[in-house]
Amino acid sequence: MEYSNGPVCIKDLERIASKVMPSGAWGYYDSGANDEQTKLDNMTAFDKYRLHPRMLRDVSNISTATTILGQPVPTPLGVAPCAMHKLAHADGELATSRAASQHGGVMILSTYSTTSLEKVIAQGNSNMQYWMQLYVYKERSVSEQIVRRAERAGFKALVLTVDAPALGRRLVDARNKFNPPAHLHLENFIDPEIVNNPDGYGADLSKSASETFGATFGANGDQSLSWENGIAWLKSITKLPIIVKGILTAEDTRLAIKYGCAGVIVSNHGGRQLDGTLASIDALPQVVEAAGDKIEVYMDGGIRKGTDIFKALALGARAVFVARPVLWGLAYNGEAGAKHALDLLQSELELTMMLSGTRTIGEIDDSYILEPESRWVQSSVRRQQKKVNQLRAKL
Ligand SMILES: Cc1cc2nc3c(=O)[nH]c(=O)nc-3n(C[C@H](O)[C@H](O)[C@H](O)COP(=O)(O)O)c2cc1C
Ligand SMILES: CCCCC(=O)C(=O)O
Repeated sequence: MEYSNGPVCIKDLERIASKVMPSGAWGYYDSGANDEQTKLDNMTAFDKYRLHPRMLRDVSNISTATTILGQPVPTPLGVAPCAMHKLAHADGELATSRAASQHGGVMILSTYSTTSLEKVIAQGNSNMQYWMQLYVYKERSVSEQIVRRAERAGFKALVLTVDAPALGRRLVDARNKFNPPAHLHLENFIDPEIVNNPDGYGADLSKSASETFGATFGANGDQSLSWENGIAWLKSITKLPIIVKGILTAEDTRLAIKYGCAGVIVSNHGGRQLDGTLASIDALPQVVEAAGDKIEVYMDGGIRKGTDIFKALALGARAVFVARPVLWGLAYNGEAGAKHALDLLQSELELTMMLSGTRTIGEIDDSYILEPESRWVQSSVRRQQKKVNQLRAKL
């Protein structure tokens, strides 16, 4: 467990990124949909869950090793798929991939990456699993070719994002009239052999036909997607495990099992899609319960500290993913900055394990957490609220 020099927590990285990034790009990374209730909830919801640590255990050896999809990985902390890392730093996804490789674990690559999937996975090593994130397009052959390329390149799973039949309404982007800079390319679409109209998918963003990036996204996506015509179709064209990203209910978890998915990611897309959903950490328990031991459950959304990771694991997540913290790290200092973000979270997880008397990931269960209903937590939340009110009254 080591803390390197530099910003001392993810919040520091956020502050730095907000200062060094151009306002349009910063707005795009930061924004949630509408009132940003869900974006904010994703973070604050963790506070309701209090830890229930055990003492006097031998914590001289802490291991975060675990397995994901049956493969050993050194950590349950992974990188969530995010579009356009080159908005943060010229080295983009190559830098993120190199940073993640020094950690090991899972990196999910967005279809909307500004570096081709082949180049990104080439930075990996045996400690890494790469998963390819997909959207399904009206022109199914485009999605199918991305699947084929991901298979050939060695991606271990497909992550189908199901919470974005259209892009959420992000007011900051609307006010900024945000469009990515014209010199960026969505490189996964550059190969004209696989796409009839690559620029219509953002291969060359300077030639993007639509007025805004969001409109391009909406125009290509298959809004008629369903479990039957989406998951069953994907299963018919590939043997890679399929993970659905964007699940928030027990009902959809049962359908994911029924349709043969290997896992679900509990996620509300960082609060960027439907505003007003449950925070990811609050939706997690019902999904874990419905999943039983039939499929793996992962989560993303609002993780900013090692204790957040610990709480998600205690509530039954097999792994967690972070998006904005890695982007902020990239904006701060490219590969070293992205690594710094992951280092901070990894070190904080190890410290949390040590201070709570857990030595392995397998030991972390719900006996280490007090649920919000617990009277101990409620009284403590009430006391805090009283303090906040007193402070407010003095202002
Ligand atoms: C700038 C940005 C771009 C994103 N792009 C994608 C994407 O291309 N595909 C996807 O499935 N999710 C995308 N997401 C959602 C993330 O994968 C993830 O669900 C969410 O941001 C996690 O919350 P966090 O940012 O609080 O860690 C994006 C998120 C951000 C912030
Ligand atoms: C427009 C590309 C979609 C990226 C995305 O999923 C997001 O911005 O949240």
